[in-house]
Amino acid sequence: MPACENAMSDFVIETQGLSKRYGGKLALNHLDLQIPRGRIHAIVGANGAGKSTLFRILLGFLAPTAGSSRLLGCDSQKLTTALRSRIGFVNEEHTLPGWMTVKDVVAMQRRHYPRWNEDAFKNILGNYHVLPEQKVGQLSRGERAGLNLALALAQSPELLVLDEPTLGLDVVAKRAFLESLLYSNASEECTIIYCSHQMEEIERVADNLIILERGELKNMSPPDAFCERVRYWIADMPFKGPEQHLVPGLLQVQRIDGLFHYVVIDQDDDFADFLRAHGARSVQSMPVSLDRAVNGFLAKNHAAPAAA
Ligand SMILES: Nc1ncnc2c1ncn2[C@@H]1O[C@H](COP(=O)(O)OP(=O)(O)OP(=O)(O)O)[C@@H](O)[C@H]1O
Repeated sequence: MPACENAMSDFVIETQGLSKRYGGKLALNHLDLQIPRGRIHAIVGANGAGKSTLFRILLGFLAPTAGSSRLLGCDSQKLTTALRSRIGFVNEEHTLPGWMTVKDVVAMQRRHYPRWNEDAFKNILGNYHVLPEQKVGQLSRGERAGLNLALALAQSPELLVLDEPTLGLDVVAKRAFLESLLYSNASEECTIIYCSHQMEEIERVADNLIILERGELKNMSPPDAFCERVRYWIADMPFKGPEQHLVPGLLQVQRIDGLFHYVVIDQDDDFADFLRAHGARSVQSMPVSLDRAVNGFLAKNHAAPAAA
């Protein structure tokens, strides 16, 4: 099959039965993932869920054990330099040559990328007090993050991958980064993949929430729709609550001041009847934040060993 038979694919990322085994460890398990063009897609997962492995395979740096993957319609194992130049990448390390001045880095990038957009660059960098003659190594972490975002967006990428871009930034720098991204209209011009463990960021920026768990796809929906699947229940039960394995959809349970606090997924109002049947004198239910919903979901299997 030609490497780019489907270069105008509706999907920026497409995997079919993608698996990666490292010795006895299965990092990706028959992953079928289709990410449509446009908007901001968050990818979340606990440590070791397989996110880095997925990106290494997608970018052609690692071969899968089984299955296939395509990036911007092209076979990941056959990506050309021209295709890679259509992808922007910002990660937590903000790896730019520290000894170069900002203006020299910008000149280098301007020469390298034929679709360089000076306005996009200035729009983002204008949010930061960065001087052209400053050395990159002298910039603060937040300024370096802003410069990296400006450089990535100025190359007019079709796909922009942001991998924990705000890790290590303080609250002010984080907010500046997110606002630069949101006000840039980047999500109208390219597809953004946002990998982060910070749910408040995802809640703010993401249109689509993709959850990976042990190399498998567990959710693909708007963040609000995922929140609606999860509910918080408080039950006043004078005796021992039901055995945990009997509680339907259980993500988390805690006993605080004699009250049972449950976080459950995919349960309707019948859950109240279940609690009453186990002796609850009163029950109360409330919605949860994205942070609680996702972290409850990811923590559910945390202690169990990974399947090989
Ligand atoms: N080179 C390797 N050799 C052996 N095992 C590996 C290798 N790289 C990754 N793994 C294992 O594969 C699994 C997935 O790792 P991966 O780095 O893809 O996860 P991740 O979701 O990116 O994690 P994190 O959020 O911690 O960066 C982990 O269990 C990890 O230990």
